[in-house]
Parts: sequence; C-alpha cells; structure tokens
Amino acid sequence: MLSFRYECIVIGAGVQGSFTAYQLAQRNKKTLLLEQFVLPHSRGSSHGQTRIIRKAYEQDFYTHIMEECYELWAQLEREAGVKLYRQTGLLVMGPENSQSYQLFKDTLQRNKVPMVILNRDNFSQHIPHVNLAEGDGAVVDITAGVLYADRALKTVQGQFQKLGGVIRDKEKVTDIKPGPVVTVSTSAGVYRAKSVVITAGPWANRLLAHTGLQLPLKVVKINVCYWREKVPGSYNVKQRFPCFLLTEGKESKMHIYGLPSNEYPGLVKICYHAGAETDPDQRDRQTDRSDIDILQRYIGRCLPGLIPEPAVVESCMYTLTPDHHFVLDCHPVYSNIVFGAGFSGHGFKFGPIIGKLLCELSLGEVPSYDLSPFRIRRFQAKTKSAL
Ligand SMILES: Cc1cc2nc3c(=O)[nH]c(=O)nc-3n(C[C@H](O)[C@H](O)[C@H](O)COP(=O)(O)OP(=O)(O)OC[C@H]3O[C@@H](n4cnc5c(N)ncnc54)[C@H](O)[C@@H]3O)c2cc1C
Ligand SMILES: O=C(O)[C@@H]1CCCC=N1
Repeated sequence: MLSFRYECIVIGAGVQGSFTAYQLAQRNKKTLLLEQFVLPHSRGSSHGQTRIIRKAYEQDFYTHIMEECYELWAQLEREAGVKLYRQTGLLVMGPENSQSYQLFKDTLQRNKVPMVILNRDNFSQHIPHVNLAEGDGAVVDITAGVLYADRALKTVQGQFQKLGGVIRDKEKVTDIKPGPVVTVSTSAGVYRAKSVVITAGPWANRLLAHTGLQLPLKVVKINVCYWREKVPGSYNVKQRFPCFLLTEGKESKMHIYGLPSNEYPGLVKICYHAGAETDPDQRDRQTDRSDIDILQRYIGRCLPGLIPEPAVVESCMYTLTPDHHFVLDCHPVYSNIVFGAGFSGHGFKFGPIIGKLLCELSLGEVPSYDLSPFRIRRFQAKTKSAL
C-alpha cells in the first residue's frame, strides 16, 4: 500500500490558502501549506490592516454565502480569542436610477438584510462630512464592517498549526506532477499528497501551467491610498463613520470605496477599484497613478473634510476574471487538483467559506453551495488547455 506524506498540500498562504489548510486540519487531514515568501509578507493580495466585509452585493449568491461566512468569522474569533471584525455599516451610494445601485438595494431588500435607506433630507445628519452627489441614492448595509486582515491571517495560520498543520514558508513551488498521488517540488524539497489545492493569487496561472491549464486572469496593481483628515477624528471608526462604496458613476466606470480612519490615526483609506496590469514579480515597476487623479477629484468634490492629496500610498494586487466572479473548481482532467483563483478584488471577506468549499472539493465531497457561478466552464473558449 502506498503511504502518503500528506493527505493534502495547499500552495499559497494568502487568505484563501490559509483558510483551506485550516479547514482540512479541522477535518484531521494531514496538511502542508507552502508559501514562496517569508511570512508575513506584503507581496500578494491579502496583506494590509483592513478589509471590508458586507452582505451588500449585486448578486444574491454572494449575499447568501455571506450568511454562513459571518458565523465562521465569529467562530474563529471565539476559538482564538481574537477580535477580527468591527461592525461599522457600509454606505452604498450611486445614481438612483442606475442598474448597479438598484441591484445593490434590491439584493439587500430581497434577502432581508438589516438596512437603512437615506434620503437627501436626513443624509448629512447620519453621514456628516460627505456630500451626496446630485442624483445619487444612499443605502446602508448595517451588517457590514471592517475585518482586521493581517491579524486574521496570523490567527488562521496559528489555529492551523495548533491543529497539527505544517507551514513551510520561503519555499517556492517549482513543479507539480499530476497523478493519483501528486508530486510537488519546491525550492527546498519534494512532497507527495493525495490532493493539491492551488491558491496562488496573482501567480495562479504560473502554477496551473504545470497542469496544462490556463485561466483568463488579469493581474492589476492597486494603489492603496490613505487621505488625511483636516480635523482629526471626523471620519473615525469611533465616530461611527461607515465603510462606503460607490456604484458606477459619472467619474468612474468602476467604483470607489473607503474605510473609516482606524489603522493609521487621522488617515482614511480610499481606493479606486481598478488598476494597471502588472507582472506579479514586477509589481513595484508599475507606476501608473491615473486612479489617484480620479480619487483626488472625487475627494475634492464629495469628502470636504479630507486633504485631496494622498498621505500614504501602499501597493496590493487584484487577480481579475472577465466577469469578476471567483474561480472555484477541480482540474478538468486531474480531479485531485483543485484551485481557487481570480478573487477580483473582493475575496477576503469570503476566506472562511472559500476555505470550506475548497476543502470539500479536495476531499471529493459535494460542495455546500452551488458552485456554478464559479466553475471554469463559464469561460469556455477563453480557458486555454494544452491537454
Ligand atoms: C487594495 C485591496 C483592497 C481589497 N479590499 C477588499 C475588501 O475590502 N474586502 C474583500 O473582501 N476583499 C478585498 N480585497 C481582495 C482580497 O484581499 C483578495 O481577494 C484576497 O486577498 C486574495 O487572496 P488569495 O489567497 O487568493 O491571494 P494572495 O493573498 O496573493 O495569496 C497567494 C499566495 O500564494 C503564494 N504563492 C504564489 N505562487 C507560489 C509558489 N510558486 N509557491 C509557493 N507559494 C506561492 C503567494 O506568495 C501568496 O502568498 C482587496 C484587495 C486589494 C489588493
Ligand atoms: O470587497 C469589498 O468590499 C471591497 C469594496 C468594493 C470593491 C472591492 N473591495
């Protein structure tokens, strides 16, 4: 009988790989989590102090999944005795008659998510220091808030190790040999397992190339901008200033989003939800700042309490799919190779549930949710396969 060194190997210790490894260890599966950089690192997509968590989405399937996901975040908080979530609410603003704004509002209403609809008369009483653009509607998803991202990653990785899971960082995967037993080679060794999960973020296609598969993914660099308050505290989390999101507007095809000042005293994180294409290994050579011009114009017009000049600019990457929905699937030929990719700049909040779903796929179980919006067959012609 063959003896397996590991039951599962997870490649990539960002939020998705870390939660997948944790789920596998919770099921008593002997699991190895491989990471190319020394942990913690800031070279992928999961670093930084904060992320938004929300039920407000245009599509029901995300809102449905978030129901259980909030419980899983709370479970991890209890288990580890660490605070990972702070409720702030999320203010969604957009042209009242636009399709996108209406979809957000309808999804909240249809799914009975606690919400408040604001009007022009009561807006500034609830949301001071924000000018609601002419023609815009405003609705607040009360359940939304901030996740403490770096802390969450450290916590889930720590819990994985407590359950007996092994993390090897500074070990880049250099080859994957598919088969009933998958062989994974790294810069430091060779490992074998019954199944492999690839959660390599912006490097997903580099890893998938070893299995003859390529996905229609585009990696972009995001300038993570922090803006200084003119009066310290005016947009602070303690003043109950919410996270916010702009659906499609005049100035931007995609939306702008922000979080209350919290992690850096006096600084509010506001980003543009798009960026210029980059090679993930050359991220810092990408110097496009056209997003910052758009943000400056928006801030000058609608957030009069901020200095419209970024005080801090950090870097992060999105891995975009054509429809901006995730990819969660098994390899079309090697069913014991599973992948989670293309989280398109909104995957962090789903980490616990993505981990559960990828764990289920890697164990050959029926996934807890309908994965059809996330399967690769939706790309059809765009999925290049050398198989
Ligand atoms: C600026 C910004 C703001 C965001 N805001 C939000 C938000 O508010 N809410 C939200 O829900 N989401 C948000 N997101 C999106 C979210 O952060 C990402 O969807 C998520 O972090 C993706 O995680 P990942 O595990 O897929 O990728 P990553 O975090 O990039 O992890 C992949 C890992 O794989 C490793 N790896 C790659 N290749 C190899 C190899 N050959 N060998 C070993 N290891 C390898 C990498 O080093 C990396 O650590 C935001 C993203 C950005 C950039
Ligand atoms: O996922 C999120 O909530 C944020 C805000 C909207 C754009 C992307 N990320």
